[in-house]
Amino acid sequence: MEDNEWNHYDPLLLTDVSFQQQQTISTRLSPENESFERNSLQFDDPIVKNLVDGRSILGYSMNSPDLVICGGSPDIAGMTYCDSPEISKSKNCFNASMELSLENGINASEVEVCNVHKTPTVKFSNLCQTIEPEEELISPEASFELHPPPITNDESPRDYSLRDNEMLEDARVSQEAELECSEDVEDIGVEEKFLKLKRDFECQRKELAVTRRELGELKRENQQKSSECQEALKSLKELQNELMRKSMHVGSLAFAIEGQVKEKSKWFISLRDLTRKLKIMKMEHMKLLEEAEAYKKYEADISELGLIIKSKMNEQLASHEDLKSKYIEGAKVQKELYNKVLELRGNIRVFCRCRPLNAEEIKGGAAMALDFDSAREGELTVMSNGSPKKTFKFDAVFGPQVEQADIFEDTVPFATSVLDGYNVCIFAYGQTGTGKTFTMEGTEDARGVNFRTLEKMFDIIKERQSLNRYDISVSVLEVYNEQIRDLLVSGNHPGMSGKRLEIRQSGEGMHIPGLVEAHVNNMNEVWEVLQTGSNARAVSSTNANEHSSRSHCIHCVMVKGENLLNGEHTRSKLWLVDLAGSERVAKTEVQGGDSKTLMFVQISPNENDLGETICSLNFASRVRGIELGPPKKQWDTIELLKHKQMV
Ligand SMILES: Nc1ncnc2c1ncn2[C@@H]1O[C@H](COP(=O)(O)OP(=O)(O)OP(=O)(O)O)[C@@H](O)[C@H]1O
Repeated sequence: MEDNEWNHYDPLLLTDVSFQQQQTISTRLSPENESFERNSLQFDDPIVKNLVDGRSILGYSMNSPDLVICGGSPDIAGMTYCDSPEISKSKNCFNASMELSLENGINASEVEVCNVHKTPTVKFSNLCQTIEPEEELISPEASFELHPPPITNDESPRDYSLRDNEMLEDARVSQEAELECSEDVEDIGVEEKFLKLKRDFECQRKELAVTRRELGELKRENQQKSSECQEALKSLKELQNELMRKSMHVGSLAFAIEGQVKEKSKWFISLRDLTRKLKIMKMEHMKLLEEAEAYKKYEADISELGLIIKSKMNEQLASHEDLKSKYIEGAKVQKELYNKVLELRGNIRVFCRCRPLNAEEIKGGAAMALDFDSAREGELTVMSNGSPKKTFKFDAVFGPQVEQADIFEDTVPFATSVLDGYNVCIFAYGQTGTGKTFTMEGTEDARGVNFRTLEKMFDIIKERQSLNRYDISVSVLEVYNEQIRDLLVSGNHPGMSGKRLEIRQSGEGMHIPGLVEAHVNNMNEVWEVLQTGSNARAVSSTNANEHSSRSHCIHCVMVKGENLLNGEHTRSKLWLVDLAGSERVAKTEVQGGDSKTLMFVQISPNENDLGETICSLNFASRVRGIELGPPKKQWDTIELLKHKQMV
């Protein structure tokens, strides 16, 4: 232990009892010790006196929870740190440092004040210093005992001393008396000697009596002092125990203080970090305040700008509403004008189309019986024997070389009319094999009117999607032997018993209850429906050509429209009809209605078919001359009723 470490001992907690002093006390008091000095227990001995005065040093190490008994400190008069057991050890002294374990401590049972058979003992455990010159280690269980002088019930240690002195004195007196007697025998007579001896005896007996009285007094005094010493020793032990308890308490407090100090240092570090963070936050706060000040300056400008924007927005909204109403009105006028144009052109329009000569006809040397020189003006001349026989005028005349796409250009306005809410009927009429199916259905490489009309309708729907919403569904049916067959219902073959479909005329126009309506959203779905109908028509007969020439194929496209601007609802239908061969159709049965109608009159260029061609052209001319009433827009009466109720 270094000198400076001794400074860690609180002087107030130290009690001066060096180990050397303890050892000395033990050595002097132990009755087993051969060098026991029977009368050496003197309470005025400086060592014992220190112990009795409570000056023994009980220290508490800052790096150990145990109590330490150590040498004196400079704070106590007459003591120095040189008395420290550690320092003493370095000087090969018999000093030692002892620690009193807090666990073992000293209890009342271990410190007793007894008679000669019971030795008052203070046990010191965890000894950590040597006490022998040979530097043998003392085990932690070693104990050091404070032995009081052996006493009996009737004698104190002082009594022993007095008695021994008295006996020695008696021997010395008797020896001297013997010497004197031997001399007197020589010089004086026997009688005189006897008298002298008698006087001496008497004298000595008196002295002996006096001495015995004094001895008795001394014994009593000795007993009294001895009991006082015992009391003092007992008090001393109690004080020592109290001191031990206090020291241990102080030790635990020191422990607690040490913990608090550690805790405090942790809190101090945390506080330092928090202070640093607070500083940063304060700086950020200042920065934000500056920014807030800057924003405040802009606030007035922003609010002023907001007012300007708001007024502009109101103006724009008013302008938008005005434009919207104007647009609705304009669209309405446009539709009416468009419809007017169609009306001026005629609600029944007739296009004449002539197929080319087929390979067989060319091979057979068939001659052309038609002249298409004036086709651009819608005129067709029938030739007979090389000279013009009759000229027919139609809305359009298409020669054998005209492509499908060119045909459809003039058909587009009808698709627009359907989406505007008008019923439209496009049908092909003509002799068998003149191209009715080709014109209406077409092929995969050369799509016909059906596909192109629907394709055009979906294009227009896409263009109008921001203003209008449409719902399209398609039905495909066949009229064969005056029976209606739904071509979208599988297994519905002609002649088979099934649900009988009938055409009914209602306020909304022609209507077939129970007909399948396939909802379509795009042209892929349209094509699937068209193919389904076409295939059903083909597989239902053993002779496809004969069957097609005897049956009517009808596609009905149902359109539900909603104007998103004004909430207007419309319902309209597009009829796409591929009629049976004209030679099978009773001419008088053809009826037009209130819809816009486009008729394709299909003819053959073959001179051999001239008779049937002229019949078809005559019929078409009559159809063209029919005046239909003005087409009515097909309002959705149910939706109209709803709106009326809402209003
Ligand atoms: N404009 C045309 N260009 C090329 N080929 C044509 C044209 N018109 C018709 N054809 C061909 O003539 C043949 C007969 O046509 P299609 O079957 O369309 O006649 P149709 O009038 O429908 O007969 P049906 O009354 O028996 O049903 C087909 O092979 C078709 O490809």
